[in-house]
Amino acid sequence: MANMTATRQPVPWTAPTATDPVATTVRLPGSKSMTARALVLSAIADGPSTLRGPLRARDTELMAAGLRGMGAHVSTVDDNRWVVRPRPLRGPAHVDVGLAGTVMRFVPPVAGLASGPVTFDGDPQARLRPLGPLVRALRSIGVRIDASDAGGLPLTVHGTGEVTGGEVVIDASASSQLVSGLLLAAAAFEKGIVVRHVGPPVPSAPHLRMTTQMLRAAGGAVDDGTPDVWAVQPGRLSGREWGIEPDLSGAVPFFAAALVTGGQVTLLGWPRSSTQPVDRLRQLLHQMGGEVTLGTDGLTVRGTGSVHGLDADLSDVSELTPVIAALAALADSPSRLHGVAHIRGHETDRLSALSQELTGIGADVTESHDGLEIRPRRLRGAVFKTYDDHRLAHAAAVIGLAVPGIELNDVACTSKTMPEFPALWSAMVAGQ
Ligand SMILES: O=C(O)C1=C[C@@H](OP(=O)(O)O)[C@@H](O)[C@H](O)C1
Ligand SMILES: C=C(OP(=O)(O)O)C(=O)O
Repeated sequence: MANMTATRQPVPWTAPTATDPVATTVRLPGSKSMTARALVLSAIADGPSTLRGPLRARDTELMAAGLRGMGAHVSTVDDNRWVVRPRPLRGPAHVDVGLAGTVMRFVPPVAGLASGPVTFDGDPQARLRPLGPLVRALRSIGVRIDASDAGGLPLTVHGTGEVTGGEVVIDASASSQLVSGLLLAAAAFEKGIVVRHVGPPVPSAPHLRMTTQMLRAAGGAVDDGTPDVWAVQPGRLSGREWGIEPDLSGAVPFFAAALVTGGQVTLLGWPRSSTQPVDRLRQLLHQMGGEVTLGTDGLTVRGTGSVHGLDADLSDVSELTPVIAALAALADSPSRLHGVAHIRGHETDRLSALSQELTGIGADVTESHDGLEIRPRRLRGAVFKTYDDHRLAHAAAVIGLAVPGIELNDVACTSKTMPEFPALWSAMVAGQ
C-alpha cells in the first residue's frame, strides 16, 4: 500500500519575544477532540447533525474527508456550521489519517460497519503510533483486518456492513483513544460492546469522559460505572446539534504567555460547564504561579511574571506536557513531570524531543521512562526542532517570549490543530 500523504514544506519561524506583559482576549477555534467525536457520532446517527463552531484544522478535515470517502455526506463549507447527513457506509475507500490519533483510532471501528474494503495510512510518523491493540480488539469481535506485522498502519478493514460486537479485552495503556474508538462506533454493533482494559493505567481519563458524555448526548446507553470497564448497548443514535467548545489544550500556550510575561489572557466563549479538564488546568497553572477565573466574558488567566516549578503527574492531561515543560524551563525552581510514558507514542516521542530541545537551549533536563526533571538554567536562543509536532511548536513559542532567538525549524506543523497559531501568537505579542 503506498503512503498517500503529500510531503509538507517546513516553514521556519523565529518566535517573537515579549517586551511587555501580554494583555489580550482571544477567540480560539473549537476543540479538536469534540469535533472528531461529533463527526463520528453524526456519521452513524439516524438523522442529520450540525456542528456549531467546529475546529477547521488538518486533523478534523482529515476526519471529515475519511467519513465522506466512506459515503457520509459531510459539508464543511460554512466555517461555523458543519453539516453531516449519514448515509450507508461503503468501501472501497481510502482514509488518510495524517498524523491524527483521533482519525487512526476512531475511524477503523466505523469502517467495520461499511460494506467493502477501507484502507488506512498516514504520515510516516503515524506508522509508529500504537494501533495494534485496537486491531486485535476489532478482530476479536469479528472484523477482518489486514495490517502490517506490527499491527499498525498501513491497514485494510474489510467491512461487511455489520459488526457483531460483544466483549473485548484490550491493553489501552498506550492511548485512551483505543477505548474511545471502540465506544464511539459500538451502538451500531449488533451486540454493542463491553470493553475491559487490562494493563497499566489508561491515560487521559477526561477524554474518556468526553467520549461517554457525547455518546449519551447522542442517545447512546453507556455504563462506565466499573473502573476500566465500559459498556455500550446496541441502539440508535440521534442526529443533533453539537455545540463545540473552544479548544482548551490549544488555549494553554496563550495562558502560559500570561504566566511568563506577568500579563493577562482571556479566552472568549468559554462555557459555564465544560467537557474539557478546566479544573485540572486551573490547579496546574495555580501551582505555577497563575490565577484562573471564569467570568462573563470567558476564562481568564493572570500571571505575576514569576513562574514556579512543580511536581505533577500529568497522565490525565498528557497533551499539555510540552507547554508545561516549557514553563518549567522558565521557572524559578526545578520541576518533575511524570506519569506520561505514553506520550513517547504521540506525534513524536515527546519526552525525548523535549529533553533534546530544552537541553539544546541550555536547560538541565533528565529524561526518565515516564517523564522529565527540569532544572531551569539561563536559556539561550538556538534552533528548536518541532518534529512535526504542533505542541512542540507551542512549547518553543512560549520559551521564545522570554528568550530571544528561538528559531523553530518548522511552525507549519501547528496546522494539525490550529493553522492560525503563528498569526494569533504574533498578534498577541505585538499587543494587537
Ligand atoms: O481522544 C482524544 O481526543 C484525545 C485523547 C488523548 O490521547 P492519549 O490518550 O493518546 O494521550 C489526547 O492526548 C489527544 O490529544 C486527544
Ligand atoms: C496527542 C495529540 O494528538 P492526537 O489526537 O493525534 O493523539 C495532541 O494533540 O497532543
